[in-house]
Amino acid sequence: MTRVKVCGFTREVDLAAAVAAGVDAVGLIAGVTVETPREIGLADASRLAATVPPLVSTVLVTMPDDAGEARRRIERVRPDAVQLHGLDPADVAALADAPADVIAAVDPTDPDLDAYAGAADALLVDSIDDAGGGGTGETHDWERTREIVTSLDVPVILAGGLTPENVATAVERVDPFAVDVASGVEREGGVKDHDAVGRFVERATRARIAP
Ligand SMILES: O=C(O)c1ccccc1NCC(=O)[C@H](O)[C@H](O)COP(=O)(O)O
Repeated sequence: MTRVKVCGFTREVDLAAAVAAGVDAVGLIAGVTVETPREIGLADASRLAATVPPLVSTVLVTMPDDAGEARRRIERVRPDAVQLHGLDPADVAALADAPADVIAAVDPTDPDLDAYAGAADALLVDSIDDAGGGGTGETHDWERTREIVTSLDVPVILAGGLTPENVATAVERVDPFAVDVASGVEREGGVKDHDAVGRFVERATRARIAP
């Protein structure tokens, strides 16, 4: 079954609703160099992460300058995984012994995909904007992402422009390890629509993959 990560929580009530809806992972965005209504401080990320029950993974989404800064942020928030935007493959590899799984956020056209796949525990293939951030609400070429899923030996998380309306088709076409959504389940920036989160989880996990 396809796993589901919902990203960009700013409020405990939304986090609890997503857990009740059955998400596998929740993303907390802190320390990014782009403007986004989903950013919170590291202290709030740590506080919110502590409210998440066992068996649901917490993911710190961050844009550090280097591996050292990433490590300090991991130690501060103590997430189960860190999702890195903007670090090169060497810095990602330098975090192999960090006390968190490492997810590298990449654009499907990135020329260094092989190096990222060798350095990270998982790839988040996203519609990355010019500044290196996510949360664009834009889909990308799913055929290309399907090729990445079949050619690389690493779990691939599909992100970018997913919604309750298109997630089943995305899962059927790409067959990713997991799907990820931020803006597609919001009623306003940084505030989740609980019904939309529930529909997203239901449709992502019920989608049929062709044998
Ligand atoms: O969501 C953001 O605003 C964001 C900003 C900077 C770095 C990462 C960000 N999001 C990371 C995610 O994992 C999002 O869920 C992913 O980019 C998909 O976003 P969306 O297209 O809005 O579903």
